[in-house]
Amino acid sequence: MNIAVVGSGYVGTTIAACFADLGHRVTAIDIDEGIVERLNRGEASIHEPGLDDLLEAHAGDRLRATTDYGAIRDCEATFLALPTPSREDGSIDASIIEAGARSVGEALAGEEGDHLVVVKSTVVPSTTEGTLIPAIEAGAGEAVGERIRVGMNPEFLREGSAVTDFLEPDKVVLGADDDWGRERLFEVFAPLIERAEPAVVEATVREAEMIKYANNAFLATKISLINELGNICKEFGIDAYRVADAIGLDDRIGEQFLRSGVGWGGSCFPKDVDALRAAAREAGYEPELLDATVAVNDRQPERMLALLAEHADLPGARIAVLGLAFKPGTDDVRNSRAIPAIEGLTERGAEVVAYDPVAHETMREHFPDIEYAASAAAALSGADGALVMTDWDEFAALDDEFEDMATPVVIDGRRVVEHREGLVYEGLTW
Ligand SMILES: NC(=O)c1ccc[n+]([C@@H]2O[C@H](COP(=O)([O-])OP(=O)(O)OC[C@H]3O[C@@H](n4cnc5c(N)ncnc54)[C@H](O)[C@@H]3O)[C@@H](O)[C@H]2O)c1
Ligand SMILES: O=c1ccn([C@@H]2O[C@H](COP(=O)(O)OP(=O)(O)O[C@H]3O[C@H](CO)[C@@H](O)[C@H](O)[C@H]3O)[C@@H](O)[C@H]2O)c(=O)[nH]1
Repeated sequence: MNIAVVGSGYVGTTIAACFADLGHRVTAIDIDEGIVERLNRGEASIHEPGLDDLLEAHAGDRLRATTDYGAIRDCEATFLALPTPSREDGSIDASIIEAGARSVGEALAGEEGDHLVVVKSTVVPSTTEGTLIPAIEAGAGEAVGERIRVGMNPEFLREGSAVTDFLEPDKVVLGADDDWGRERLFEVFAPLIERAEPAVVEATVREAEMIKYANNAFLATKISLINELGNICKEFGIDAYRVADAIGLDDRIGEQFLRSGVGWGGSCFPKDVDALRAAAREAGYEPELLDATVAVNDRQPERMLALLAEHADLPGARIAVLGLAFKPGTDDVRNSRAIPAIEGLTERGAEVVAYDPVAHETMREHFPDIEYAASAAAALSGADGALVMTDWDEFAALDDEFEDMATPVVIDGRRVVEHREGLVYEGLTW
């Protein structure tokens, strides 16, 4: 099939490259000329394992990029993979995807062939119906439902494993409100369904929108729950990881996403939980459990600082912050738990020396004035204490480096450092 993908960020680039790999002819559309030029040279603007190989294989052949929405006219389906950020109050800001939907409509105006527009972005229930369909209609000058149809296909990929998550998914959710739309979505996903045999969920558009939020809200709440249980374990001198291993054996609970510690960050969980809470409130429902999910998450960095303060006099102390990315394998620091931790340290008058294998440049935008060390060893050298914020493998290999600390105190927010002789070691939940 000929498919257009609008937006060439994390999701758009990944799905465009993967659709090409599945045998479709793909046109990637972005307003950023630099991104488009790089894609046409076979280079990604994001770092994801496996993506470069796919681009090298397909760019200039089955995958082309352009800034021209007119390319949609040669396609049978268009995926909208545009940002849906949070407003100040946490609610979803749909203005970018609304503008994109209108541009798609304009590109299809006056055409004769039929076309499926698929919402790939994460949007709160009823956004497709209430905002995006009217935007397409305004652009196209005709009603959706005859020649132009709309579907919703939420994305569950994770940063750092985006390509394999997309090509080997647990499930594919195909949201459509009519048979024609559903059939065309099946056509797009047929090669993937054949190759990876995921569960296929047929849903309405609204259900599909909600499934994405339910998925993320459930996972974020699962982590907050294990963090709350972990905080209680700590009070009783119990190792929360041993408890998590035991409860994870119950199939109804499952072993994944039970790593307790300093909590969840990133570009999705915080934004999506906030958007769902705001949408629920607007609809007249008080989402108390989701409020608590966020409150527990917000408290964890503070708990680390309180533990550190039990062992170090923070004003004037030199504190190493190991790990800045919101999780290992990425330089993304959006909503990283390291941000409130660094803020808390500087508020208390501590001097921060930070280290991350890849995220210095991205964190410099938040904290231009703190010191960035060239290695974990350099950060630890002379430090009065250390906070471990990201579970990078290289932190597990640290050993003699702790001996160069002025005071060997480590507060581990990710259970990555091994407790050893001579080290004052505190795990957040163990
Ligand atoms: N990042 C993830 O891991 C992930 C996973 C699942 C779902 N999502 C959802 O997918 C959506 C996209 O997220 P993302 O992380 O890929 O965003 P992103 O910010 O990485 O990329 C968005 C791209 O859209 C382009 N763009 C902006 N306005 C445009 C316009 N009018 N026309 C064409 N291009 C335009 C930007 O230049 C950018 O390249 C969001 O709703 C997000 O919540 C993200
Ligand atoms: O047991 C765990 C698992 C994760 N985390 C933290 O949770 C956050 C999110 O991690 P992860 O889910 O691996 O990363 P994302 O790339 O943000 O992916 C999430 O958000 C995406 C965007 O919506 C979804 O598509 C994915 O399915 C969903 O996992 C990170 O800060 C992790 O450190 C924990 O604290 N404990």
